[in-house]
Amino acid sequence: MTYKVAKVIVDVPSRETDRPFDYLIPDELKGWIEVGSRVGVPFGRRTVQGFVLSLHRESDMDPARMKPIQELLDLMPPLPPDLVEMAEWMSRKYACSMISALQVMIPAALKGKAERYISVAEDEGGQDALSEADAEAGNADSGSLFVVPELLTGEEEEIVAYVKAAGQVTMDHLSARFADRAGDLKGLIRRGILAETQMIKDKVRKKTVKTVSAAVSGEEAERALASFSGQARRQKEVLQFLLEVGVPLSLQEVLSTLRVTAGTVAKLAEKGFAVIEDIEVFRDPYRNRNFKGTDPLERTAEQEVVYGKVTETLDERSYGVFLLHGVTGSGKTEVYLQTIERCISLGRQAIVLVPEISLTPQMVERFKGRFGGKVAVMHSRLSTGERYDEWRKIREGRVQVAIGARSAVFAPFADLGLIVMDEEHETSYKQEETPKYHARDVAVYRAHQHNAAVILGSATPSLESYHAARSQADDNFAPLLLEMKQRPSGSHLPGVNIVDMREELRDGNRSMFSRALHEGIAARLERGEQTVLLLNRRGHSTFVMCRTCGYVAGCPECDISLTYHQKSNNLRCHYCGYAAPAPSICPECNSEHIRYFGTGTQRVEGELAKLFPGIRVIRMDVDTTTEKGSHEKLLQTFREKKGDVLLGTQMVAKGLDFPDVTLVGVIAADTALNFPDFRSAEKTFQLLTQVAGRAGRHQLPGEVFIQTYMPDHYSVIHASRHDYGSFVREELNHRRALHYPPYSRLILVTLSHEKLPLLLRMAENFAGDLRGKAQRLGWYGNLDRFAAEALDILGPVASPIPRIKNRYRFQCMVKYRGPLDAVRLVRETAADTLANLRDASLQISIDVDPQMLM
Ligand SMILES: Nc1ncnc2c1ncn2[C@@H]1O[C@H](COP(=O)(O)OP(=O)(O)OP(=O)(O)O)[C@@H](O)[C@H]1O
Ligand SMILES: [Zn+2]
Ligand SMILES: [Zn+2]
Repeated sequence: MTYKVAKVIVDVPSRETDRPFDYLIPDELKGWIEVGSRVGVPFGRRTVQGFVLSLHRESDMDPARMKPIQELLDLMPPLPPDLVEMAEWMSRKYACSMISALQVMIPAALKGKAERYISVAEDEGGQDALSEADAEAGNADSGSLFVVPELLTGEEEEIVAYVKAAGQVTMDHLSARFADRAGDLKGLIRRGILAETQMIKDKVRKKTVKTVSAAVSGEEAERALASFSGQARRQKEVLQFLLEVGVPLSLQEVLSTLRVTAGTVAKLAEKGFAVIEDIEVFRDPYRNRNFKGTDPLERTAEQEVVYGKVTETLDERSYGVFLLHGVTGSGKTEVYLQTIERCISLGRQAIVLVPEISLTPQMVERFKGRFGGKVAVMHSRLSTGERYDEWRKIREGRVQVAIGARSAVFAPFADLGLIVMDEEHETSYKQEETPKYHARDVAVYRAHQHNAAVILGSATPSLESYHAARSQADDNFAPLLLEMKQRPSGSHLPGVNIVDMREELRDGNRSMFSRALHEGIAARLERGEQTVLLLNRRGHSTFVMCRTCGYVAGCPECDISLTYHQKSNNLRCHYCGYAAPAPSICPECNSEHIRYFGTGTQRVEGELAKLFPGIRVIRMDVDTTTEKGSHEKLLQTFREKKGDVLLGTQMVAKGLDFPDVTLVGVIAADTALNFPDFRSAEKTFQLLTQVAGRAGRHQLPGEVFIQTYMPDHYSVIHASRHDYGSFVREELNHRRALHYPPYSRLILVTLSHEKLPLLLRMAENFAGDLRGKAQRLGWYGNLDRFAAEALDILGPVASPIPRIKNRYRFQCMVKYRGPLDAVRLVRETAADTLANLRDASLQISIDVDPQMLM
């Protein structure tokens, strides 16, 4: 079975190129090109990277017009066929291009770019140029023409001689070498005397080390050693050493052990007595760490039930999704470990997804401790090279478990048995950039492809998952609900006190600490126990405001206030990167009363220092955790009890497990409740429940204070009682009444352009067009009428951030219910809008199942 044609998705980001192109498979690559292969193909005048989508015996295209694949970039295709198939599904589901879906599945190291190489043309006389001119003139019989050798100037000859000597040089090198003779260089290429080829070059290569080993043995070696002259004493020493050791050694090691130069070893190799080779090695980010092995714990009764259900699915090789609702500290991670162990023993592989900020060394340690070298870890703090190597271990079948953040869901395992998603409610599982996928949906789809099991674990499951489990409505994704209500340690969930901050104010306490929390901290200091303080502030930012005139420093390009960064003492825009020095007088009114406002973990830190002299505070926020590894270092310091208080934003709420933490305080519980986001109650509940679970997880009993100005809000009350069920009932009622997910689905469409009037018109056109189309399909209607199928379009309205990077933004929200292919309708309408306008500057972004509404 020989395939002659490959359909290739090219790495050219435009709407016109979002379809496969046909290429011929050259004879020498037949048998090597597979579905998922990464190839370099000619595209227009360039060479671009592409992925093979499918193989065919013939094409509808005229073979004469088809170009051949130029090069194959990897021996083993980076994408197995199931991922290629999934890219097509992602493209439909999330309205993204195929290339963006394929690119997100492979490590950044494999995003190759074409490099231009120059060599002397085969026939120096400019044959190519001539025959091309002939072809244009319709003269097919150019071969018989008498070719006049081109005359070269002295300068030109020098360049040609240089290239000839080098064989092949990059264009970059050549233009730097002959920087002052760009004209000559270009002329030579234009006339076809120098030929240009393009090849794809990867950003990062496999890492290798130079090794050296003896190339002779036995009698031969005896003779070789005898043959050395007195001057070659050092070479003889090296050969003797290599013969003794008998295995390849790293060159570096040989040089330092014997104190010889690289030249000595090279001479030995030249004579044929030794070989110097590059041997591939893996960069291992955890190489200097030892992980203590751990054994499975005896399962509790609750764990047994969950374990039984999941392993049954694994043993049967059937598809199954489980929603594991387990209170904090109920032993979910232990269940993950044991089900993974079963999965591996069945010869299959497992993926563990955790939110980026929970991917701490402690987390990794638990998995490495149980599975040792079978684990690959992927997270954003690794270098591009380290990530590439971890990924290769997966692709080459060297490991059986991959643990990582969102994108680890694409780990290219051959026989996937289990996908665990810890903290499944976390919004960071949704990617905010294109492709705007949700790792939960991808996990479920992959499990379906592989007949695998999925465990979605959380103490506070997302309403979408919980509702799906309860109603068993959506047959594609109807998880089985499993619950764990007890902690194996026997410790109880901590008592939670709600502190009404309005009352504190009435009683004359103007501090940010209530009297109760103040006393609590003081008591911990006395007893040598630890405290965790959470400042609930999403999008944590500090802005600059003038107290005299009310001026707020804003970004000149975006309609948003600038964020103050203490370390660099400047103001920065989080959307476009604009930066300016922090002003000391107000640019509007020249007042000196210009101050830094906002959340300030720094302010809390300052106040703590004032109230408790000598207190050791470890502050964890965006400012203190930007450096690589800083997050871990801070936690380690706290773990070693070199800090009394761990103070921070959301980061402190997740997965931390410290035996001496007996007090948790939430400074301002309600800040998120005021956000114009229908999920704000859910997010507040989740955060409070999570952080409350940090206290008293071990022998010492815990205590929690939640300070709030909204003590009667149901999310605060239910969180204080650890009562997920009551919260969900109340929240679902609200959602149903307002037709929000899970009772509808959303598509957020954002249009942007530099010119406001034009944008406004286009946004109106888009919404009108979409409405018309929906009406003709009989979909359009108010969701209030409780029809099984309906689609409503809200807007256009200005986006919550109305301008970013000098582009104005308007949005439409599509709300729908029932099995309508609304994504396709929106995508087609967007394409029509763009095609009609023919203004490349208009951008339309489509976010399916959006998580961030601001
Ligand atoms: N079967 C068991 N017997 C004894 N101890 C157990 C058992 N299972 C778990 N534990 C212990 O209970 C504690 C909590 O377990 P684990 O971290 O797995 O819970 P979790 O639900 O993942 O916690 P969270 O998600 O709240 O961080 C750990 O110290 C763990 O070692
Ligand atoms: Zn002012
Ligand atoms: Zn900006």
